[in-house]
Amino acid sequence: MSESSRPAGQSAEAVLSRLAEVLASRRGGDPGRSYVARLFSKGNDAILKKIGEEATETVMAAKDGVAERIVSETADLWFHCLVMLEFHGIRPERVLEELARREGLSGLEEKASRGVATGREPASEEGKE
Ligand SMILES: N=c1c2ncn([C@@H]3O[C@H](COP(=O)(O)OP(=O)(O)OP(=O)(O)O)[C@@H](O)[C@H]3O)c2ncn1[C@@H]1O[C@H](COP(=O)(O)O)[C@@H](O)[C@H]1O
Repeated sequence: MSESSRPAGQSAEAVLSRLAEVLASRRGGDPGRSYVARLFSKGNDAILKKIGEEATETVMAAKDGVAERIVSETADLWFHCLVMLEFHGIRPERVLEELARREGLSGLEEKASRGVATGREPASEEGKE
């Protein structure tokens, strides 16, 4: 579904905001009734472990190239990143703002502004992208 054909209230930002509200409401919740409350009770390392697992599953899905699996695994990855953001008291809107700030800024230009040469790196720098 393209952004323009999505029903009102289903914009990407609205979906992320609503989910963030639900995640925030799970703080201190019953780990027996809520997956998110369970993750929060386990703490930062457990959340990061899930992100690592979901990232790996996303990579494997993308290697296989089956669209439905790629979407499903990416949703799992994004969801666990949102749990991590909430754990650290960061709203997803801040990430969207950061992406918006970067709009139109070439990754190569940004890299150059950090003082890193663009183009081919010296042999010793290869693979450090
Ligand atoms: N979007 C999600 C969502 N996506 C994935 N998951 C869960 O994330 C887990 C992914 O783990 P795996 O696939 O690795 O499966 P698993 O082996 O069961 O997981 P582990 O035992 O290893 O943790 C599964 O339990 C999924 O159900 C989610 N759980 C919750 N949400 C959203 O969060 C809201 C709050 O959820 P609760 O806190 O559970 O009410 C829900 O209403 C949803 O909107």
